[in-house]
Amino acid sequence: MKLLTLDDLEKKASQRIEKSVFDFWQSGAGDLSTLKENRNAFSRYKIIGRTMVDVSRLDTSPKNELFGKKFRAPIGVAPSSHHTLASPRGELATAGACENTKVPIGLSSYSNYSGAEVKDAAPNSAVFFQLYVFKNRKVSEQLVRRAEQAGYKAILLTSDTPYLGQRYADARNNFRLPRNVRLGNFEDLDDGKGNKIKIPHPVEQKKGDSQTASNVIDPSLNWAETIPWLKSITNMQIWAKGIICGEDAQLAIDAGIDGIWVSNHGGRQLDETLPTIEALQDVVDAVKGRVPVHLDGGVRTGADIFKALAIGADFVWVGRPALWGLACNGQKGVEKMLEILIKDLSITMGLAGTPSVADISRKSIVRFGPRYSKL
Ligand SMILES: Cc1cc2nc3c(=O)[nH]c(=O)nc-3n(C[C@H](O)[C@H](O)[C@H](O)COP(=O)(O)O)c2cc1C
Ligand SMILES: CCCCCCC(=O)C(=O)O
Repeated sequence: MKLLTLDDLEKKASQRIEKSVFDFWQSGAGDLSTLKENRNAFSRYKIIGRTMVDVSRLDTSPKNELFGKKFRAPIGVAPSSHHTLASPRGELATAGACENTKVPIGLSSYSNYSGAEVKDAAPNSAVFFQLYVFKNRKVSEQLVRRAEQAGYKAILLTSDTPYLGQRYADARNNFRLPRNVRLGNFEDLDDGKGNKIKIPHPVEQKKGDSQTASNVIDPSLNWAETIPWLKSITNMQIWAKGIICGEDAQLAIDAGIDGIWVSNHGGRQLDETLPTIEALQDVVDAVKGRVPVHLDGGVRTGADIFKALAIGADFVWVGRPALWGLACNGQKGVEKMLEILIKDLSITMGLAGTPSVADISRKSIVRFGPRYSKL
C-alpha cells in the first residue's frame, strides 16, 4: 500500500497495532462529538485560491521564530504519552524524526523516555515539556527543574485535564498499560529533603478505569495561584494548552502566560465542546498579537494547516499522526508523516497564490454557514 496521506498511515497503523492500544490512541471522550467535530469543522472553511501570482519560490518556514529557532514549517508534534507502545525507541524515535525534519516537538510528562534522554536525541526540536500538575506539587516541581536543566525552552501546562475524560473504548477493552512500560520522567523522584516520592504506575489502576490513573492530578489549578507558582520555580516560559475561548486567553495573559495553545486534547477530555478550528478566531481576536497562538486537533492535511494559519495561528501541531507514523515504521514513519504534511502545505500554498506563510491571511479563506453565537 502506498503511503501518500496521513489517512494511509492511520490505516496501516491500525493493521499493525493491537486493538486495545489502537483504540486508546484513537478514542475520544463521551459520544466522540468533540473528536469527530475537530475533523469535520475544517471542511466548513474554504480556501480562496488566487491565480496569476508568482509562486515559483515557495517558503513554508514560519512567519516568526519559535524560541529563537527557525523551523522548516509551522508544524510540530504535540505531546502524547507512551510512544513505546508504538515502537521500542518511542519518543527517541519521534523526537529524532522531528530533529531530522527540522520541526519542534512537545514532550509529554508521561513519556517513556525521560526529558533529558529526549533532549539528547533532539537538541533543536525538543522545546516544550508538557506538564501535568500533581496534587503532590513536589513531583511537578522536580519535573520542571529537570526540564529546565535538560534545556527545554518552555513548560506547556495542560489546563484541560482536572479529571480524565470518560473514554468508553478504554473501559470496554479493560485497557491498562503493561507494567514494563517505563515512565522516564518519574524515576528517582524525591521531595528535595532526600525522601523518595512515587507516582503510581498506571498498571496499578483499576483495569479499564482511567479515572483512577488521573486522581493524582491536582483539580484545583487556577490562573491566580498556579501561574505565579510556576513562574516562581522556573525561568522557562510558561504556555497554556487547552484554551478554547477568548476569555480564558485573556485571563491567561493577565496571569503572565507566554503563549496560548488552542486545544481540546484531541477530543479526549470535554465532549461536546468547540472544535479547535472554530475556537481559534475568538482566541486570536482576544490575544491581539500579544503572545503567540498555537493550535492542535484534527489537523491532517496541508489545507488544514493553511486554514489555521489563515485564521491567525502561528503554529499548528499534530498528535495521533505521530503515533501512526511510529507504528508504521519507527522514526522513518514519523519522518514520512511530517514530509507528507510539509509537502502538502507547500503545494496548497502554491495553488492558493500564497508563496510564503506571511502571505496567508484571513483574506485567504471563507467560512460556510453561521458561526456559533454566545447566548
Ligand atoms: C494517545 C494520546 C495521548 C496523549 N497524551 C497527552 C499528554 O500526555 N499530555 C497532553 O497535554 N496531551 C496529550 N494528548 C493530546 C495531544 O497533545 C493533542 O492535544 C491531540 O492529540 C491533538 O489532536 P490530534 O490527535 O487530532 O492531532 C494525547 C493525545 C493522544 C491521542
Ligand atoms: C494521569 C493522566 C494521564 C494522562 C496521560 C495521557 C493523556 O493525556 C491522554 O490523553 O491519554
